[in-house]
Amino acid sequence: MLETKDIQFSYQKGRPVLRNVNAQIEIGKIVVLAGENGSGKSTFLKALANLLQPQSGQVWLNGSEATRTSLSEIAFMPDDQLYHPYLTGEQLFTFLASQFRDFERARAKEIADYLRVDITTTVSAMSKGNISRLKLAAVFGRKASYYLLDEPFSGLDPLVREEIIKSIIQFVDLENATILLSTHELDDVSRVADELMILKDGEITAHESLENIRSECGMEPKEWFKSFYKRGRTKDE
Ligand SMILES: Nc1ncnc2c1ncn2[C@@H]1O[C@H](COP(=O)(O)OP(=O)(O)OP(=O)(O)O)[C@@H](O)[C@H]1O
Repeated sequence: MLETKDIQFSYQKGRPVLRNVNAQIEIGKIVVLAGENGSGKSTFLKALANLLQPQSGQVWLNGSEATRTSLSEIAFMPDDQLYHPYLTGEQLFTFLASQFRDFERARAKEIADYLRVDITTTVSAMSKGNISRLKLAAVFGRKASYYLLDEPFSGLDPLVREEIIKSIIQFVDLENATILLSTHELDDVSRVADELMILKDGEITAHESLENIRSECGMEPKEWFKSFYKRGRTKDE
């Protein structure tokens, strides 16, 4: 289980982005993190991946406070383009193999091949969509317990999103791993996801299984997500 306990985080001179984030993410799930632009999804994922240090609160992994070593079980895919543009996909995989013990080049190559990315090309010569595919091959090249993906489908043609999600899942041992991904494309992921988590006003306002959203709330995930914003607006008025 990956947990956050009362996490608070502000960027320098900014107002708090994460005010009091309590989240519990179980192993063996596909969890979607949703929230309006600027609600703090990237910030939250970075806090989970130990890429930024909350001012207070902690990240817990498997029942104890996370350490640098335990956090190596987490593979993070950022939404921005962090790769050196003049590396080829193959060179990128070699670099990642030198950085992460759990990175398997053969696995990354297989995923890239499956996603039809030519890894002999430099990143600078790739289309946005191919860079997104390469990033997926890079993150799933690791054998991690938690994959945190920040807007993994940006740059991908809506027509191929669902196909890509489905093909990626085949490479993950979902008995022993979890995918937590942020997206605005709730329709694309709602057919494969298990749970939906909403980040609003610096807190996890709701976290529910898609099964319950559909059966107990009688709503489609997108509709359920929107209902939290309507409620907020009514309250503020
Ligand atoms: N490096 C930074 N320095 C200062 N403020 C930042 C920084 N990164 C993000 N912010 C601010 O923190 C808030 C949350 O940003 P964040 O990127 O986490 O939101 P998000 O939900 O991922 O947004 P989006 O859906 O637009 O990608 C925003 O107000 C943003 O302007």
